[in-house]
Amino acid sequence: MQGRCGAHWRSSASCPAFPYRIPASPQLTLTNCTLLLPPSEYKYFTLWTLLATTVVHMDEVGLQLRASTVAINAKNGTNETIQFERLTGSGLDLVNVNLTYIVRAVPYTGLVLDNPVLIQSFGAVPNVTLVPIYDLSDLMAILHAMQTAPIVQGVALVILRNITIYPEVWPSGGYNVTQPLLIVGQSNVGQTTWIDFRRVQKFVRVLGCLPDVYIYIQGMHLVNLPNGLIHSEGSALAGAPAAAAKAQGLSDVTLYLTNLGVDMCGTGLPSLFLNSSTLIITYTEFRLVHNVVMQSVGTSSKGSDVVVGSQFNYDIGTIVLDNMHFRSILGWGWNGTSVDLTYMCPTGPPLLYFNLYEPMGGEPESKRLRWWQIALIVIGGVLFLALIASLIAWRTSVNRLRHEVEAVKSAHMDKKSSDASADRDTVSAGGRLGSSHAGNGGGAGSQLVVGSPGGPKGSPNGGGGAGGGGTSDDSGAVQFDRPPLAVLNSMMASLTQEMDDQHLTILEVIGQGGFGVVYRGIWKGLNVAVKTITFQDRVAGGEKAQHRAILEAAISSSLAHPNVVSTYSYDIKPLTVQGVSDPDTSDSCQSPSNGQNGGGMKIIDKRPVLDWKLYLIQEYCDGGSLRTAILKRKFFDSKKGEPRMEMILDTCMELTGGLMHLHERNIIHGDLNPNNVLLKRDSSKKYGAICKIADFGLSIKMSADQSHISNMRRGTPFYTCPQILSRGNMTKAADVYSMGVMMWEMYHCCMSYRSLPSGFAARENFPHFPRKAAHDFACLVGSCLDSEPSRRPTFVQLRSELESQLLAFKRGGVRTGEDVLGPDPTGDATHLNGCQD
Ligand SMILES: Nc1ncnc2c1ncn2[C@@H]1O[C@H](COP(=O)(O)OP(=O)(O)OP(=O)(O)O)[C@@H](O)[C@H]1O
Repeated sequence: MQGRCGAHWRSSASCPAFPYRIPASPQLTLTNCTLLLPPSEYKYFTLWTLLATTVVHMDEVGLQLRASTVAINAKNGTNETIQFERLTGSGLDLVNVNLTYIVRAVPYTGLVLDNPVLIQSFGAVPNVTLVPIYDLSDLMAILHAMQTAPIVQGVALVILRNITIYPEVWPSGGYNVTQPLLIVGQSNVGQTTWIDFRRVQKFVRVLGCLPDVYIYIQGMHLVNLPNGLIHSEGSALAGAPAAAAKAQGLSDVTLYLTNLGVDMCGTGLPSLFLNSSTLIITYTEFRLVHNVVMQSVGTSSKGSDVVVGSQFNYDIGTIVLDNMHFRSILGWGWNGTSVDLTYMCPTGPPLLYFNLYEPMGGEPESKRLRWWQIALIVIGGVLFLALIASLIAWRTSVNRLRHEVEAVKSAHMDKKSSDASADRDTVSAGGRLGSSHAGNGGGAGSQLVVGSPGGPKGSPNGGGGAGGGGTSDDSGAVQFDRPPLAVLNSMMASLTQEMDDQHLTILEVIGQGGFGVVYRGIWKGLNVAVKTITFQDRVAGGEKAQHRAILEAAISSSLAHPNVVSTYSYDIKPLTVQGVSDPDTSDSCQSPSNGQNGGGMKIIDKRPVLDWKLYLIQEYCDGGSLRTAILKRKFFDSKKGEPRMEMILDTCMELTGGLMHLHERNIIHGDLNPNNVLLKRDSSKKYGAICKIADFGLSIKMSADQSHISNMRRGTPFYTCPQILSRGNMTKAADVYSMGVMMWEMYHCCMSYRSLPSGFAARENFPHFPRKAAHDFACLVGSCLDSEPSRRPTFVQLRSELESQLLAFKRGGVRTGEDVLGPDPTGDATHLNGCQD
């Protein structure tokens, strides 16, 4: 061991004397020193510190890990250095000491390997035998040894390196465990280590129950969990765990999470404890758990003592959509404290092995739901039938269909940013902007959306009201051909048929995009939007839609953030072919078999063309689009005669949050505009709604080292930055530009462009702000719109700037342009007139 104090190498005895308290009998006291150890000793310290500082929180006396010969108070540790505020050994007191094996600053080669006395003096931790595990062979060796000659007091396996279990070498029946087994990661002293189980059929088998036998896992990432990791012999879950668990009436969630579970034994106590660990599960599982949790705790990130299903109790800490943190979680046969669930592999672990697997090899979901439906029908009885009858009556009511048509019309017009009349900023006198769902008419208040939630678009209870609550904000819009009733009915019927998803009920058409229709429906009890994108092969231009469809499915389903529209599921299917046996091999047409085209097959130039359809099942946003909110002057306080700065800043913060999520994953949205920002009612939000970024049809994913993509001429005019228009270079800064345009529009309550007889043109006052505007906000928008992309802020910078502006606004410390530059000689009226058409 070598000592280094301050910047100088010294012998340990020459360190400054400990100034505060001299321990009773130290033979050696070191303070503010660095001990340079050979790597093997350092590893030993790491192991020892880990165990000594690990809080194994179990009530049973005797199961507590503790150190007997030393007292320790580790400040923190990295892989290279462990810092101790105090470390007392036999005859040794170390205060503010670092231990490291790395020689810094001064090259030093005189390390003597392994000091047996030192190791001995720190070696005693009672009640468990410590075993450092560096690789798979260590792990197999110790489990084998435990099986053949059990170590009475149990074993703590300290996983010092990431371990991958290869099923081909692992015993097919797993290892038998008949005494306590602790598996401890390195999280206390550095990066968390992980075990990649590679879905090995049986990891270990617990033969026994608490308090004699149990498994305790602490500070680990667990990846690719096996199906039935641990099953005690003869347990109900052994053998065919899925069937057995289901027979016990356990919920799906329980079932999935008990992939890592053991039986409850006769004691009713679980035998597997997880502490401060992360389960990296598949996206399918994560969404399922997430949905259940969200149903229980609503949109709030906190809940407590919620009971879901029969055996799944939890107390959730936070949900950030790609991660759920449970303060405590209790599954079938297992108990967790401070457990995270995520489908995102933290840095280091491998990707999920079979990302799309169906957990537990269970029966198809459709079967489970059928069971659920039957149960519901039996329980609901007459009530259920009455509900169905009224639903049918409701669905066929003329009134509702009339509004559906208007919904299509409104969505169509919303989409048509090139529609001249769309730019007339229909102003509601009350300053309370009705979304396309508005039902209360205009009025005072600072809500992003109004009207009763949940009602279908234009439904009788959410119908258009006066004064800004109308269903259309574009009074002079081009007339949309009103689809006859039969067309709407057949569209919905054919979608239901095409999707063949028993969990899905299509309720209505909510909009028409450039590539397909969007429907509202119910999927597994959730309100959803079903977005369809139709594309064709063998036809010019079909690739564009195909590319868009694939990108949209891949990107949107990989994202999970409160400010991004969630995609729950997607499917891609060839559409029903009319009159063609095999489009790949035959050009001949047969007579129609079912008399229904279903929108699938077309004959172009006497050649059959196969239609494909992508179905995205997404969360339903019932508050209209940001564009509608802007045009309905939601962001303007007509009483005060000024923009609602707090609402604008809040909305911008939400948007930047979602966009940060995209950019962190190297995804460029590519078509940010207020049509593609949807609002979802959320009573927990100050303004009654949350913003969600939608429509990833023009998004691109760059590789980690890519800064831009060339030759991309995309996006919506007026939201597309100059470098894309001129050079076709798509970078993250392009999204920032679009964000800047939206910020300008929120402030001005109008679009940044307008229609002239000669065509469309940017407004004269774009991108300027009136002098009365908040100076910092105007400057921030200006920086987003900078013609030089490298001078635009990143979304991280933008968010932090917005945060401080929001704080300043709340404190009343906002400077206007007048404060900084003096009054505007031309007057604000000129400026604001720029928004009056
Ligand atoms: N998740 C959703 N919840 C509620 N409404 C939605 C949802 N997704 C889309 N819509 C609505 O459906 C309509 C069509 O949307 P879509 O994204 O297909 O087309 P678009 O953005 O208008 O056009 P394009 O896709 O050609 O750019 C729009 O009015 C949109 O607001």
